[in-house]
Amino acid sequence: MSMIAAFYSSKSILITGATGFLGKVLMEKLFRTSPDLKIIYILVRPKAGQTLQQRVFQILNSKLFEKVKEICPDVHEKIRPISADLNQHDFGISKEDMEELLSSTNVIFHCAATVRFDDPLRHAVQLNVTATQQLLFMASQMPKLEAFIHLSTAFSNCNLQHIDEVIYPCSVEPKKIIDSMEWLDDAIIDEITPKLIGDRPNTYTYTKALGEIVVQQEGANMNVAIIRPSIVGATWQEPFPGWVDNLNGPSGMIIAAGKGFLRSIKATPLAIADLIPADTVINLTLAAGWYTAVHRPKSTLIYHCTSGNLNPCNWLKMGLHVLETFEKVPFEKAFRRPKANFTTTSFTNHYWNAVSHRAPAVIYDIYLRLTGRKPRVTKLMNRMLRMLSMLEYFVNHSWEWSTHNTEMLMSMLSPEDQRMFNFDVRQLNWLEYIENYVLGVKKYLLKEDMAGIPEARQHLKRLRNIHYLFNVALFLIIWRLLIARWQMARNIWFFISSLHTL
Ligand SMILES: CCCCCCCCCCCCCCCCCCCCCCCC(=O)SCCNC(=O)CCNC(=O)[C@H](O)C(C)(C)COP(=O)(O)OP(=O)(O)OC[C@H]1O[C@@H](n2cnc3c(N)ncnc32)[C@H](O)[C@@H]1OP(=O)(O)O
Ligand SMILES: NC(=O)C1=CN([C@@H]2O[C@H](COP(=O)(O)OP(=O)(O)OC[C@H]3O[C@@H](n4cnc5c(N)ncnc54)[C@H](OP(=O)(O)O)[C@@H]3O)[C@@H](O)[C@H]2O)C=CC1
Repeated sequence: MSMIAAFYSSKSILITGATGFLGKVLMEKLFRTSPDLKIIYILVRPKAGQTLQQRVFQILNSKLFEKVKEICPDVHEKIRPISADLNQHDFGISKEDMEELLSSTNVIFHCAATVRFDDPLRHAVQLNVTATQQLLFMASQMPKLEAFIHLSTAFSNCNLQHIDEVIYPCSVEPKKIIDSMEWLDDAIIDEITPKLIGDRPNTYTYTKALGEIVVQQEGANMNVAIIRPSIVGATWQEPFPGWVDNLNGPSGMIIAAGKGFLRSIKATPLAIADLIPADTVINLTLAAGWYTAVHRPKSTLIYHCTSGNLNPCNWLKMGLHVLETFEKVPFEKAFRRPKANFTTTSFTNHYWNAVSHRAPAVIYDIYLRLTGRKPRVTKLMNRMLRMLSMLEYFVNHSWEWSTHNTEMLMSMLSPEDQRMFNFDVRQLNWLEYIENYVLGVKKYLLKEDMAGIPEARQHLKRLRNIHYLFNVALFLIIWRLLIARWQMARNIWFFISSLHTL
């Protein structure tokens, strides 16, 4: 019998961020492996005109939960959505709900966060730092609490090159930052943001680092652990390979490349692409929850959930295999054929952005205008270039994350748990994983049917012919202009014509 699965049976579990990418994979695994768990409380905000119940209904009716519904038919009754907005004081939770949470919760998984790279500091601090502090305050009032697991990121200290499983200090104490957000106005916050984030690339990584310090300080008397995943990708094995449901990280770029929008990317080809599958992150998170509650380590343990030092893969290998997979499973209605390269200097990057990104978009928009349609491609292209510029930092640096705690945890698991809650990335076959990832993007994100593959291939052939025609036309125009203006070109032309008449 799995010790981890047995631990979660009959437990009351509180999850924040359960409607997010990792939160859903976490709930799914909990229900599938511990169907006897007592209840999962999820803190949810109403969104896009949907009630809480409708949001839960939508999650449970997705493909991800198909297996769960077989194993745990009463899953609807075991999820209790609680109306909560983490941006509000006390999360806006009603008094009755708060009492129930405080008196019953055994384990907390804190997954909610803003993962946007461009969030204003005030908002990122509110969600990634202040809300974490409030949740810990709630946790401190829970008599039955056995473990508090905080989801952070391996990039919270991306200003360092070698990162250990420890918490690094920030130049300003999180409490001071939280306080200052209350009285500083937006203009001043914007002005001091670059100074505060220092050599980190964005407010996300900075506020996740502050969040960790808060966890260490406020959670000192609790059983707390921090998980630091690197770049989370589609699922590797469970509940099935390739599941992904948002555009963050590489997923958006895979779409952009598959649709022929992304043709070049400034990257260091041999830098480590530290991807980690979502199910691996969740297996480690659940194992850490069990270990923290049962073994009660004396200090807050940090677990790096990364692949680079155990099973490295670089961006070149990854990029090439993504492109190879597009040949087997092309995406529908591509703008151009999926073909891309890496640039390594700013000069070549600007050049390819102009030639391969901006120029085709402008030309296509002219064509749309001429045919009486609304131009839209330049706008889309600009948006993609903005996203690309935000991700560039992460594909041009390499980091070394030590994984002693993660390896220690692996060694503490029974053989049954090592199989059921596998987070040993040494077993991951990158080529197979990337292929399933691209396939998953096509199926679950783009919602494209496999039956459309022949038509997608035909479309790519048409694009190839248009490309050839375009090149020939361009060559003829340039040649005609040269002949009109340049004696040497005329001489060459006469020479070629005379060869023909010989
Ligand atoms: C020789 C061979 C060469 C081969 C090369 C080619 C191969 C190509 C594939 C290889 C992949 C390489 C890709 C590298 C990717 C590296 C990723 C590194 C990530 C580091 C992660 C750190 C880990 C973490 O801890 S956090 C999780 C990660 N967080 C994110 O990823 C968030 C990033 N996103 C943002 O911050 C924002 O979305 C932003 C700033 C990029 C854009 O904000 P904006 O306000 O402009 O737009 P949105 O309102 O967010 O969205 C507008 C619109 O766009 C859609 N969208 C959102 N995100 C993406 C995306 N990443 N890609 C594409 N589209 C996106 C969104 O759904 C909206 O669509 P609507 O239709 O308007 O609703
Ligand atoms: N994905 C990745 O590549 C990585 C993620 N991580 C970390 O893992 C955790 C989960 O990430 P991921 O699942 O990808 O993120 P998502 O963006 O997919 O999910 C974020 C979750 O937070 C919730 N949330 C945001 N704001 C509020 C709010 N004001 N009140 C209540 N809930 C809110 C969202 O709810 P709603 O649905 O209502 O928006 C959603 O459920 C984060 O802590 C992140 O830092 C770490 C490394 C990499």
